Amino acid sequence: MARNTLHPPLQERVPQNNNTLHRLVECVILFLLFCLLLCRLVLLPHGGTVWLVASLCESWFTFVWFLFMNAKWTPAVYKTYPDRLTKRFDDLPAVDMFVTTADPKLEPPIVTVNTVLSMLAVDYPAEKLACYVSDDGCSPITFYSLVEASKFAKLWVPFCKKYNVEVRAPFVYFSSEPRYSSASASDFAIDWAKMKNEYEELSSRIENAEKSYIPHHMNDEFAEFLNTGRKNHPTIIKVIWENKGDLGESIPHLIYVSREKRPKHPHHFKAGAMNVLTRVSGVMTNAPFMLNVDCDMFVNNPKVILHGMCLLLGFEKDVHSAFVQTPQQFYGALKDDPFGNQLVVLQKKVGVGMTGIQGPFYGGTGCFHRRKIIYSSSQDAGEKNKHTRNELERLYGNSTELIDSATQVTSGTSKVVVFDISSRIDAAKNVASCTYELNTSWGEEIGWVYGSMTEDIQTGLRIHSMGLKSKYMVLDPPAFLGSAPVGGPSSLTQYKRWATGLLEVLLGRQGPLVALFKKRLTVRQCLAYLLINVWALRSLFELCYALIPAYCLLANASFVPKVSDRFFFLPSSIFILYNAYTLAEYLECGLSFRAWWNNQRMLRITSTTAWLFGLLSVILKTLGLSENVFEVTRKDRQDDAAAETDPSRFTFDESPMFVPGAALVLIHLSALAVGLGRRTAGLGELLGSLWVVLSFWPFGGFSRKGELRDPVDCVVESYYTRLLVPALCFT
Ligand SMILES: O=c1ccn([C@@H]2O[C@H](COP(=O)(O)OP(=O)(O)O[C@H]3O[C@H](CO)[C@@H](O)[C@H](O)[C@H]3O)[C@@H](O)[C@H]2O)c(=O)[nH]1
Ligand SMILES: [Mn+2]
Repeated sequence: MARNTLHPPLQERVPQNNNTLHRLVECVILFLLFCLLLCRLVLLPHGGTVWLVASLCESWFTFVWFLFMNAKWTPAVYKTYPDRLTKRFDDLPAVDMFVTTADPKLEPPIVTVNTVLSMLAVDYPAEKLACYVSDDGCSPITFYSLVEASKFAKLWVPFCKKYNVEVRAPFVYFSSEPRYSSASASDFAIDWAKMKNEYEELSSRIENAEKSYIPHHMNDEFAEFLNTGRKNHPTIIKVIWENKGDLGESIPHLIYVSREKRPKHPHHFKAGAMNVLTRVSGVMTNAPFMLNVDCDMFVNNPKVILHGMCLLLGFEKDVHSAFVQTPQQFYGALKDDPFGNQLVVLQKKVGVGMTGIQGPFYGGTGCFHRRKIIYSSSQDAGEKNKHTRNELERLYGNSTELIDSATQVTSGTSKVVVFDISSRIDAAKNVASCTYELNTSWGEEIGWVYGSMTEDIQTGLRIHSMGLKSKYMVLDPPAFLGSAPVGGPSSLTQYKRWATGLLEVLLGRQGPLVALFKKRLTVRQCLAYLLINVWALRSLFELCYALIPAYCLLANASFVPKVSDRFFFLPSSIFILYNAYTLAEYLECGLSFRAWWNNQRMLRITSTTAWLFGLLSVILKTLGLSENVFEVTRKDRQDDAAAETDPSRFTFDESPMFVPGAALVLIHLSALAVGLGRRTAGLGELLGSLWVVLSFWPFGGFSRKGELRDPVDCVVESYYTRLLVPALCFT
């Protein structure tokens, strides 16, 4: 890789000038919050307990607001120039691509297959790529599907490259009619129809396999899957396709990995799978870069690796881009984000904002890592590695093949030894065994970090703690697209897992606060981590504050100044400004009023339900009363989701998670009845209570399911049609 410095840069930082107004409004809100707290303090002797509780909650909200301001204060955006890559390097570096799947029921093999196909077909020299699929489900169906997919790939990859197909996940591509380009139109029509037919056959073979019909010729291949339990089986590694470089059309290597699992050995969920993938690929292809995606995150922009390389190779030093993260974006996303899990504004504001500090969080998927950095720990950051064999074994384990490949990577020798990967299967099986990590640094100082349900945040933090930076890569069209959970229960389950994991990170020995003092995490980056690491703790304040207006109405007390009071303007102006500002942010990101409201509402709902249960599960785990398990999100096939009557409706199950929300609605409805019957009830308390009822309305629908309409719909409609329109006509 000869670097030619005479050429123009591969990336460029785009100045962000339109930031002053944002900062100003944010400061005004912060100032008003401080004034409110001061006013609380002065009036505390007259206010009583409610007043005190309200002040505590508001102090916390002020703190969270400050954390947001910090994260968004210095946004940074980078532009990438992939066309300049080839001018600058005569040879592009190799990339190992990882796909993780865990459950063939919740994650149908056809979903994984589409992701794999989209990766095999990216615009990048195929002989530089290898795709490793980790199957924690140890499913012969998944394996069979990949075998079939690799046959299809031999037609699909050349087809994509010949016609420069935009989205190379076949289920997306074939979901719309072909777009003809003038020249070879008739050739294309024939090829297209043929390819569509092939894909349909592939899908039906996979469907049949799911119905437990598997062709006989596979029997030998399946022998290893016999008598295996999902949590009790030896390592299975199969080279499905090896690119020997002698074919006209070349397709990247495809390797199936199901790591050993035994009931007595913790497997550390996805983090464990990622470490196995790292080691297996280390002894097989040992590419300097690794790209990882979840099984549902297909490549949506075929140039993604080229763009990634611009940020990975385009800086003076590696420390500027230890990893490159793309935002998580979703396909078939429900209109206006009814479950508040598309996180568009959060990712845009905080992701771009953090790029101006040390860099975005590692999000677990759609991310490029440097193998060298995954292999290094904060202890040897800076110093050149001169480890003895014993030290190397303590770090990486006792596989000679792995130690050799790791030293090659960490010492930065650019000479990459290319193996005949089939000859490395035994070495790979050794490093994938469940005892391999015993007495090594994997999961602690090296690789993906264990001990949290959000291994992604924990691992990114480990890297930032070494004083390294990460970069955010926002592409148009989006780099990858995945599926967002649909329905009340699964969305809340996902938020619960995140809240649990993030609190585990906060309290753990490798948490952001420890890293601030003992390692090289910067103050502002630490505060940015706190923003999400305190999710579970936010639940207490959110729940308390949501109860206060009801308590006041029932007990004839007050928690905000009366309308006649000169301090009334403080809470009211904060309320108005905050909502106007967040709404403006949504509109600025191209989202609707409705999306803003849905997200505001879901923030109230998740924080008092999912985050609260996240807090409880951390407490239970700390007391040793229960273990946390990674509850995998269901990745529905598109048609299934569409078959439901209205996928955007909030649905319920018997989970206790729904209790706080439903209780809040009932309490507030009673409180409002009492309050309205009493002439002395304060406006602040009444409006506060009404706001809670509006926010938690989906929980009000539980008794008359299907009939109730969202009151906000009614308000919006009637407001526009009955008031605004005539008013406009009149003037
Ligand atoms: O024991 C396990 C459990 C999960 N997974 C895989 O982990 C990925 C993420 O699981 P999913 O259920 O889709 O969780 P999400 O909440 O959608 O995932 C987000 O949050 C996770 C952390 O909570 C990150 O690991 C993910 O990358 C990030 O996309 C999927 O590919 C799974 O197959 C495993 O490989 N082994
Ligand atoms: Mn997911």
